[in-house]
Amino acid sequence: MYVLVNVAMSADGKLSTRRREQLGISGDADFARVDRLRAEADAVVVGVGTVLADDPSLVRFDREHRAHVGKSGVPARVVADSRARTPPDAEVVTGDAPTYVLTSEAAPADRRKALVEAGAVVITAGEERVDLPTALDTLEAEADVSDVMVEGGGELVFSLLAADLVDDLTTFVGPLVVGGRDAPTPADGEGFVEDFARLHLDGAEYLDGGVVLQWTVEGRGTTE
Ligand SMILES: NC(=O)C1=CN([C@@H]2O[C@H](COP(=O)(O)OP(=O)(O)OC[C@H]3O[C@@H](n4cnc5c(N)ncnc54)[C@H](O)[C@@H]3O)[C@@H](O)[C@H]2O)C=CC1
Ligand SMILES: Nc1nc(O)c(N)c(N[C@@H]2O[C@H](COP(=O)(O)O)[C@@H](O)[C@H]2O)n1
Repeated sequence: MYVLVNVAMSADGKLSTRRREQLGISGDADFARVDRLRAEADAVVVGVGTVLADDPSLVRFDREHRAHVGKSGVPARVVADSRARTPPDAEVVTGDAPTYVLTSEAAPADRRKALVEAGAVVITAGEERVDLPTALDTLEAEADVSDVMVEGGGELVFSLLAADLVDDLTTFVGPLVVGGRDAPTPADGEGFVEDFARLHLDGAEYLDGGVVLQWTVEGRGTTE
């Protein structure tokens, strides 16, 4: 499974406000770039924290670019949601694109059932939390999803980095300061104290008054 993470953050490294309200950090050119990334992916992935905060539909993508890269159909939507908290009427469940909800054994059966009735495919992996390596393997084997673009949020991205599952990371750094010690950042979770995820900078580009940084994730290690 190829995993690309793309996030937009403020100049001080925040994904949204301390109230976890969605924030327009990208401008038109960066959203167009995101639409091209979505077009190249088999699926767009978010955590349920993002679903509950933003209620995204994840259906927009650059159709012309998708044809250009030789992909057919539409990108699927995937939600990492250990306890099946995704509301069955969430935008990410409705609409024409397929939706996969990755849950754990801890997800109540009635909530899983409600999601299936709403049209989602539920994949269960892990006991208390979604076991991401297993869930992604199942997605690849059962849904033919082998190339995903993860849009956040910080809890999910940290877990993916901790499990060494991320191949590439793209960050748009926008021209604003959000502040707040509790505002989400691109990698929240518990944080590393050693074996940090190591990156290699492949490119940088001015866009929308900010900058896009393209990183390859080299993996976790304790180089000085
Ligand atoms: N600026 C940007 O590019 C983006 C900003 N955001 C912002 O991020 C915030 C939401 O981010 P978070 O609260 O961090 O939530 P999140 O979107 O990372 O979801 C976290 C949830 O995912 C579920 N999950 C299942 N398995 C997991 C695992 N193995 N590891 C981690 N999580 C797992 C858990 O239920 C957990 O509570 C919102 O404020 C949203 O607006 C979200 C996406 C992009
Ligand atoms: N790339 C980017 N720039 C921003 O400024 C953002 N706030 C986000 N947020 C992400 O985009 C999702 C919205 O998806 P839809 O447009 O509803 O399909 C949102 O949920 C975040 O994942 N991204």
